[in-house]
Amino acid sequence: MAIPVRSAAAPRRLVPSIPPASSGHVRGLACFGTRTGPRGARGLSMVVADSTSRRAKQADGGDGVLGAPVLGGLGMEGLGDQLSVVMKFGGSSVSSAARMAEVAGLILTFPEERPVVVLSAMGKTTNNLLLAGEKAVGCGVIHVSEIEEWNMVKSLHIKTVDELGLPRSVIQDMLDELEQLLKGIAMMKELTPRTSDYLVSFGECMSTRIFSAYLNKIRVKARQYDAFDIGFITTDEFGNADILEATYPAVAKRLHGDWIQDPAIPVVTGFLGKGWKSGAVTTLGRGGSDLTATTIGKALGLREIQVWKDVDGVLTCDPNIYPHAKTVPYLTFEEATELAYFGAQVLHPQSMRPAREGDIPVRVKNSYNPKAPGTLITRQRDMDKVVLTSIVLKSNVTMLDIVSTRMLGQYGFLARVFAIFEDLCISVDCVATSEVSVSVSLDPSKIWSRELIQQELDHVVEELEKIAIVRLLQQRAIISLIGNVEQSSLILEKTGRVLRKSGVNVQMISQGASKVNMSLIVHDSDAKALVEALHQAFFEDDVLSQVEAENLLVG
Ligand SMILES: Nc1ncnc2c1ncn2[C@@H]1O[C@H](COP(=O)(O)OP(=O)(O)O)[C@@H](O)[C@H]1O
Ligand SMILES: N[C@@H](CC(=O)OP(=O)(O)O)C(=O)O
Repeated sequence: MAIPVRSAAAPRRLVPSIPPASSGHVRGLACFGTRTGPRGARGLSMVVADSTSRRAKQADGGDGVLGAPVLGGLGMEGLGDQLSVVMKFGGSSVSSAARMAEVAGLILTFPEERPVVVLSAMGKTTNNLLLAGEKAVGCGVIHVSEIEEWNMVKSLHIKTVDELGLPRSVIQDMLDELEQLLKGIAMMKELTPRTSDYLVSFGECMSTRIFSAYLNKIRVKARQYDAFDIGFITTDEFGNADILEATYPAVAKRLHGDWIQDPAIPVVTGFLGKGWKSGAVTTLGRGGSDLTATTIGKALGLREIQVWKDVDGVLTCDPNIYPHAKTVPYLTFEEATELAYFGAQVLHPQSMRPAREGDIPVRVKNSYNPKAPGTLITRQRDMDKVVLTSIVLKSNVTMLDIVSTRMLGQYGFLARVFAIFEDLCISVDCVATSEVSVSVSLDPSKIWSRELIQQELDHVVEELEKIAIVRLLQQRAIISLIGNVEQSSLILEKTGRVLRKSGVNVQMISQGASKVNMSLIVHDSDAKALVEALHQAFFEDDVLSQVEAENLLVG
């Protein structure tokens, strides 16, 4: 059954209404937060076929464009115009044929825009590919075809092309290659980070091929690109690669050059890059398509970067934790970065960097509810009435209390402690220090959301015990309060009241160096209820009137 595209609504232009800017000065507190660099991927690489050039000429008959030249829809008028926005759609936005058709319809509601489209893998494809890979390691070659997650990936993609009325050839070669790869993993009984990245890359490679083919089918001229073929150059840190500077001119040259020569909507794989030393496919960390979008935005100097999700924007907390979360209409890049770093799944932690450097507004929108205004993220915003912006909860955190055995002075002690974390590539979230002790929380969001494994913990404790007495505290949670530190007294006072009322014992408090966040570490079992109580106090009671009352008093 072919799904008809929704009829295009009247054209709307997405003009950001940026509130007047004000400088947000911040004051320091006693404690501070920091992080070490991201943890390096480990393990030996399994050699697999070089993937970086293998896919370019499929799905569209060779030159990247399916079907006849466009006759209608986007691309009819003014094709010579410059590319204007990035529109990134996450996995939840393109989880089925119906959703792909909806998204195509949504793009058509902005006929005045010249978008670069960035797509994630369909639905839960990345997770399913990872699980399939893990199962392949232990199941034996002859059982690969029975792996449930692999069958889910295969049937979802076949069903999607069928329902969109596309030929199966759009993805058939990729599905064949994927099965071969899983068999290779089964044969080797090994899934290295490098192979794992290669494996998951098929998700984005397939979703973009399908979407681009569908746009062409409905006569909207589109061209598919694999990010690793158009200049996304990264570090070789598989699973968590970082974009290198060379990416910007390379991507700009390729996308802009093709657009000038033969305009067609670029449909680019999110999440993927090419390691500068290895030449292999890399991934940018979970949720990395947001970073692909902002990188393209900066590379091409576009007017706006839109990230389309399944929520009405960035919310005052994770709606899965507390359903009464509200949309935050405006954020600064700094606030958004902090929120993402402290675990709000809605944005990739690195994604604000290119947008901030290029000073390009980022708009977070809901593809299921396009009329909702969403969240606009810019360099500055009016902070006058802002107390708290958002509450972020990170569960299952491990904490270490490290007390010096006084073999070293304070300076040497801290240096040694952090050298041990660096040597073991352990990422630290929050830190609180006194002269002879330091408490740290360790980052639980490891590669592919794997928890910090016991063996690694034992190792770090063993090393630290050479210079200190160490107490390991598990099942802790970090509650980060992202807000206006101009209002830190009010935040502290209100938080204190909530804590007293709820009887929750806080084990550590840490203030971020950027001073837009404060983190509380509590026991996991207390965390959810505390988030709810804090949300009620900050977002459901009349906090603003308190700010105004206090300003009046001060005035
Ligand atoms: N503060 C928050 N605001 C909005 N969404 C949040 C927040 N914290 C966590 N989330 C979760 O993030 C999800 C959206 O992010 P993500 O799954 O990465 O979207 P996509 O895959 O569409 O890019 C939401 O469905 C929500 O469950
Ligand atoms: N597909 C990748 C990359 C990504 O950005 O996904 P999403 O936009 O659905 O969070 C992941 O699941 O991590």
